[in-house]
Amino acid sequence: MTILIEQPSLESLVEEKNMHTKESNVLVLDGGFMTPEINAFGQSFRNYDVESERQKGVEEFYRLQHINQTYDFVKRMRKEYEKLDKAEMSIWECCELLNEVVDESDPDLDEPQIQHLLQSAEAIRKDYPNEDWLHLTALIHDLGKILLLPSFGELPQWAVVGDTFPLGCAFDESNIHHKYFKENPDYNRAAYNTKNGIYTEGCGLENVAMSWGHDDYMYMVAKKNDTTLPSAGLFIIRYHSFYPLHKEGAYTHLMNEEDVENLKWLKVFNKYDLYSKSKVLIDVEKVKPYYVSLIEKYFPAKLKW
Ligand SMILES: O[C@H]1[C@H](O)[C@@H](O)[C@H](O)[C@@H](O)[C@H]1O
Ligand SMILES: [Fe+2]
Ligand SMILES: [Fe+2]
Repeated sequence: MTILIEQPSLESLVEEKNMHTKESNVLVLDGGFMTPEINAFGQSFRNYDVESERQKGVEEFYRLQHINQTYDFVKRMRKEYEKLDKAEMSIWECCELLNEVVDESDPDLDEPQIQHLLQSAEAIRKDYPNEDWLHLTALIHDLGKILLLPSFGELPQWAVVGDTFPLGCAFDESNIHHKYFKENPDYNRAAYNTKNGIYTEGCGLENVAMSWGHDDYMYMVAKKNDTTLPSAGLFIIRYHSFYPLHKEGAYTHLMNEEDVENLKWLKVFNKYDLYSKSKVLIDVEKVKPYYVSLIEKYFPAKLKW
């Protein structure tokens, strides 16, 4: 599938920047979505360097994540969760479960996760009214965070949330808090610490072992339960936390042609994922019928998790 997306020119971006007004503190980008400049805590988005209590927790999160995510760990997790033997439930039931989940890696959000799902889905729905698969993708992209709950293994935060990165090759400098990788056992393994490591140029991301977490798990669940979502939707779910790639342009040498196509949609999606995080809450009951109809279109009634 070839997807053509209009990329805004540099001029138009500069022009849009000028549309910023002090009073509203928002920028207008794309089909009308207002991109705020500051998050609910009064900071710029994804600012990992500010001095605050919350930020200390986030940094400690990344210390643990960078030390503990190894190639062997990822392989073990994939094997365990491939079994899909933890539960049977519908997508909507899972959305409701997410209400109990707190993400310690996120400097921009402290609302219940179901709000984040609906905020991003509603925002993208406004700008892309005809791409219903994209609305549903947004709704489900973070469902994998149920890995934090007791019935799904109660994994530690570092094995569920946060940005993701490949294992089996060198850790790129653009990973946030990169310094903590020095204590990762893979850091000094000769086979893993070159640019390509165990991979070959252009091998395709599907052949790369990503750090284990909610992205890869939800991808696995969707795929193995025979979703009819297009490949771009599955790609978004699987790589939305891969900021080193979609924001910093690192690791692009591992992509194949299909990845390059799909990355265009991931970049569209990312804006809504990141900047829709706000204190303005969505009325769950009001939007539920629409999303339930999408779930019926793209998923079986019950899924194995
Ligand atoms: O803290 C956030 C959060 O965990 C998101 O769900 C994930 O997708 C991001 O990449 C991460 O940085
Ligand atoms: Fe996520
Ligand atoms: Fe998200």
